[in-house]
Amino acid sequence: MTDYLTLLYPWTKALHIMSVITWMAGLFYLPRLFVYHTERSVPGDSRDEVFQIMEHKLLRYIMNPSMIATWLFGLMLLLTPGIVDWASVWPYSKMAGVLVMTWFHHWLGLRRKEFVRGQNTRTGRQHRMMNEVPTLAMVVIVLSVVLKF
Ligand code: HEM
Repeated sequence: MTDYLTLLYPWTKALHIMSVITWMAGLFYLPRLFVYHTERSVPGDSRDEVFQIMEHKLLRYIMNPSMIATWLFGLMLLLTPGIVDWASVWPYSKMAGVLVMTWFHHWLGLRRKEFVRGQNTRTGRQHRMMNEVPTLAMVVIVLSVVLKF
């Protein structure tokens, strides 16, 4: 099994990076949609309907599958012999960043359901501020995995 993982390593890493890119695109874009959804529509109008379709499709068909793929290929890399040195700090800081990102994904899912019920309570500014969460997590993750401190 570990022999296969070693053989597949470059492919696993390539697929990991591809799925990270598509997941992150959604994590950056969905909060922006929430900003305009809040500021440019009222519950029940035609724009509310369009924003709901865009948010649903982005989450369901792009973000959910790419989050699952990122985790799957990431765990395969983790299990590949000789890749992770558990005596270093970087695997733990990377995991902390990944957990924040995964939490944020689920937080966005809950906010989407509030829009569906017409019960969004947050302002556009609050959605803009939450938009910084994936940026901060990305900085921690990329520094961890590239500098390997
Ligand atoms: C979801 C859980 C994740 C796990 C279990 C995981 C695990 C790993 C592991 C073990 C490696 C191999 C490091 C190496 O080859 O030396 C790796 C590479 C990488 N990961 Fe992740 N990762 C996850 C999510 C993410 C996320 C969310 C990002 C970006 C925001 C990311 C970005 C990268 C990058 C850019 C590399 C390539 C680094 C290099 O080879 O220089 N990963 N990941």
